[in-house]
Amino acid sequence: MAARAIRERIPLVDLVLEVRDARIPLTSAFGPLKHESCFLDKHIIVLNKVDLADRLLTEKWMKHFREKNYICYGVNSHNKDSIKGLLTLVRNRIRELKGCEANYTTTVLLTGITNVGKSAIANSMHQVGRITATEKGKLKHAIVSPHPGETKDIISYKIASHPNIYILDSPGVLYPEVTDDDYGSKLALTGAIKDSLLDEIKVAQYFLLILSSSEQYKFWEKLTALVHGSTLAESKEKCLADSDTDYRRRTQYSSDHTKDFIVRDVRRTLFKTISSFEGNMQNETDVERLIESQFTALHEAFRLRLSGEDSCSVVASKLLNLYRTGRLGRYTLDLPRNVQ
Ligand SMILES: Nc1nc2c(ncn2[C@@H]2O[C@H](COP(=O)(O)OP(=O)(O)OP(=O)(O)O)[C@@H](O)[C@H]2O)c(=O)[nH]1
Repeated sequence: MAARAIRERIPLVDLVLEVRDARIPLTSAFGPLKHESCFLDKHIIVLNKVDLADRLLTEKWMKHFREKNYICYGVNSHNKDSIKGLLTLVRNRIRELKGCEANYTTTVLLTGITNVGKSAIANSMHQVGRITATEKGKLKHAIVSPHPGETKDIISYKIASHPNIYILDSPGVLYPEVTDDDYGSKLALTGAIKDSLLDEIKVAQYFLLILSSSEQYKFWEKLTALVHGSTLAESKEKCLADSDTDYRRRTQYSSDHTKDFIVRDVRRTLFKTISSFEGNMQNETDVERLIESQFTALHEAFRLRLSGEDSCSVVASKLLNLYRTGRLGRYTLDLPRNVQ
């Protein structure tokens, strides 16, 4: 139903903002727009959650889309300046497309797969873009949630006055179109599929595989040095700085209560297990052994008293939560072709 309603809206609106997750710019493509070249003019690809993706790879992806004649913009919907930039782009594009007609009311459709941050963008644009004093206090709020599928209807929000621009937030729809072997794992890890439909242990194992093959864990070496080498004063100072960053991040995610010292222990544990690994990362059995040892060590880092399968599920769920809230580094899971 929602899919049909969205498809029918596309020809009627002035602009379409296709929101994708910057960590998976290909995997999160929105099915109905993939082969729609006739809407190219009014189609803007918005790579959201750039704060969770690798900076350099995001730039490469933007270049890739621009070379294909798409207008592409990277955004962090929690950042006001980033949203202001998106608003300016939308206004300018409307002016380019409509000329003097741009003085009339314009509609912009926000569309995309589940959990890419459409409602968060709608809220931020609505807040940043509302202008007149009389409109203050009349703010609407789209439901933003870490769980996919929360938006159920197409709802409009005013994002500019004189002339009026309305943005239509729409329900996320997944159109399974397998792009590579890891298609499902990438959607699962980034939160586009409901956790209740998944084996969280497998998803966490996938994350550990990505982490172990990346450079990110090397940044956590200093955490080991903190314990062994530095003075107590230095350690305290460093911990306070880390806590501050973590605190700011955590306040964006009200559902997350993981303590800062646990996050530090998790990072330290991951650094230790990967850096002391002597097996071959290309050998499946060796990698399985590494991941198993990481699960055991994380059990302690998370201070769990459970044992057996239950404890593995809890480790998996806590680990995924830390990854998804950006506290275990920035990763781009889809690689542009020239990087593959
Ligand atoms: N780190 C980070 N998180 C974001 C950003 N934008 C959205 N989120 C988070 O992503 C989750 C999903 O956001 P929503 O706005 O509910 O996503 P949606 O696309 O409307 O989801 P559906 O209802 O499934 O269509 C929430 O936990 C948001 O706080 C961002 O730019 N950076």
